[in-house]
Amino acid sequence: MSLLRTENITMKFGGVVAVSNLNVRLEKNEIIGLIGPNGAGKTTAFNMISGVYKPTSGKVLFGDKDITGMKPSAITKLGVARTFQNIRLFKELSVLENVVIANHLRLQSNWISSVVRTPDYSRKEKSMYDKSMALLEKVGLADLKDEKSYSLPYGKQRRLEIARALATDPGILLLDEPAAGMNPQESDDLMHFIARIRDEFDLSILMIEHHMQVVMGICERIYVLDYGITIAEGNPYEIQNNPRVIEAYLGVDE
Ligand SMILES: Nc1ncnc2c1ncn2[C@@H]1O[C@H](COP(=O)(O)OP(=O)(O)OP(=O)(O)O)[C@@H](O)[C@H]1O
Repeated sequence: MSLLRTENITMKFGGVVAVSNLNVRLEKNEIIGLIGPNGAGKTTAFNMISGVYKPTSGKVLFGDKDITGMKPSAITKLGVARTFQNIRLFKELSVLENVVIANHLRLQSNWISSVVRTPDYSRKEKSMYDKSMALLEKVGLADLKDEKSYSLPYGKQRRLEIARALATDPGILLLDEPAAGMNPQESDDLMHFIARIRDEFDLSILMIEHHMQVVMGICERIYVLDYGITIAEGNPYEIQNNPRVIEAYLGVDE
């Protein structure tokens, strides 16, 4: 059984069919790419998988569980975390605080214990800080823990965003254009980083990405969307040599 699977998910906005009958599957420890020209429907697909949108039709399955239309927070709790195309950090907070806040999802407590700060709450909070620090060590941001997140270079902000997603203990990571705005060196570093966290955190990853060097470098399988339609699926070699893909996407200057 696939870890995550969509069955003919379709999203219509009025007369616009943003995604039509998309069938994506993600197996354990795979890194899968979702590519296509601007407006092809990639982010809409992510929004349906992560619960931001309820598909007009079709199903999203997490193992054998139907998660179609569940709330984003419930889907995150099941172990599906995502990042966004536009970086969404708490700019004025430190690097460590950004990760601690993401960790709160896993802090089981009621509001009274957090206001009164019961010993149990304080212990959980301390362990959350420790866990966040350990996470920062693993992603190579520990020495920047007290820096305000906005002061980080762009590549490190992206890495922090991924660390925030990892703080929710996901099994599946959805990355929306992680290499956006990066220079070739930063994208190369990111590629190695993604492959490393897949192994270290036992993740399965679905990523939207425009940088072909990144997609072809780390994705085992790739789906190509064009105007909401899946025009190809295959390994990097098959995708690079598919005439429909070349016409729809690779031939277009980004
Ligand atoms: N909330 C919405 N309301 C109406 N139309 C939408 C909405 N969200 C997306 N669309 C439309 O759906 C289509 C797919 O958009 P989407 O953002 O999913 O594409 P994308 O492949 O992620 O593009 P990009 O690479 O530019 O991010 C576009 O025509 C877009 O205008």
